[in-house]
Amino acid sequence: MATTVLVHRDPPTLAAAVAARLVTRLVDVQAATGRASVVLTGGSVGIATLGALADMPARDAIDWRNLDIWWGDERFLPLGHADRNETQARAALLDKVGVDPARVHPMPASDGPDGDDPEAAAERYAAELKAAARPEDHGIAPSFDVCLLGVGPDGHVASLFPEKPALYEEVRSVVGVRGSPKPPPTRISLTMPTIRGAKEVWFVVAGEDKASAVHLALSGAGPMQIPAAGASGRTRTLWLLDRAAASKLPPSLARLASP
Ligand SMILES: O=C(O)[C@H](O)[C@@H](O)[C@H](O)[C@H](O)COP(=O)(O)O
Repeated sequence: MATTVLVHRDPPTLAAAVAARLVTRLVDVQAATGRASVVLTGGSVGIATLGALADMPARDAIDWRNLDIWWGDERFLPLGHADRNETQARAALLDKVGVDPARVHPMPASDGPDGDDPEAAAERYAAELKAAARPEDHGIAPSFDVCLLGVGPDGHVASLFPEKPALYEEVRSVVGVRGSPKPPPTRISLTMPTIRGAKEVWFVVAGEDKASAVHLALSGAGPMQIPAAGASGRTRTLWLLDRAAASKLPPSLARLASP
């Protein structure tokens, strides 16, 4: 599995570069297989990437009706709540392109059929993932073509936080998370086995406050200390950074992608 680190000048340049790279990847996969799947991430960089994609004429090269859209995690809030990753993704991009509603797979809301039980909601999403898995996948979930992941200052990805139980889950594909250090406290998250089943994992990271976590993740820290260190794609892992997030990396590790 190849790991590549690319550094972009600033957050807007990073978001535009990730969006352009995502168009290329999804178009290539759709040309080869007629379909594609992507896991979206919450957080400012993840949503900025979707916004940049919405603004690109090249977005229409993606066959949106043959794209399965999943989430890496979700804030367990009522449907339509402004803080839900789904709400923000729809506003930034999904409501602006011709997706097939049946292939947009938001994580359950806290006012859905499972009520305010995040574990029941997680089981529902796990069943949806399993139903979508094909024989060539690794069994519990589709092998996503691209899994986007933001990274927190503590190295968390999705809603998998250092030293929290969800990080240690190796059997279930999706878990409920309570007591999240990042608000809101209750969430739903893919687990590491599901993330690692993706063909490609792309970390999209901006800001000085992430520089230590990025450096630790890329210099051998364990996943329990830095959850991002435990996430990788089956064929490729990309670290897509801005200069601030890359500021503690040795020059040998970080190739400047844009001046
Ligand atoms: O629901 C969430 O909050 C995200 O999924 C979370 O994992 C996020 O990606 C990181 O915290 C980075 O967030 P920023 O990009 O805003 O720093």
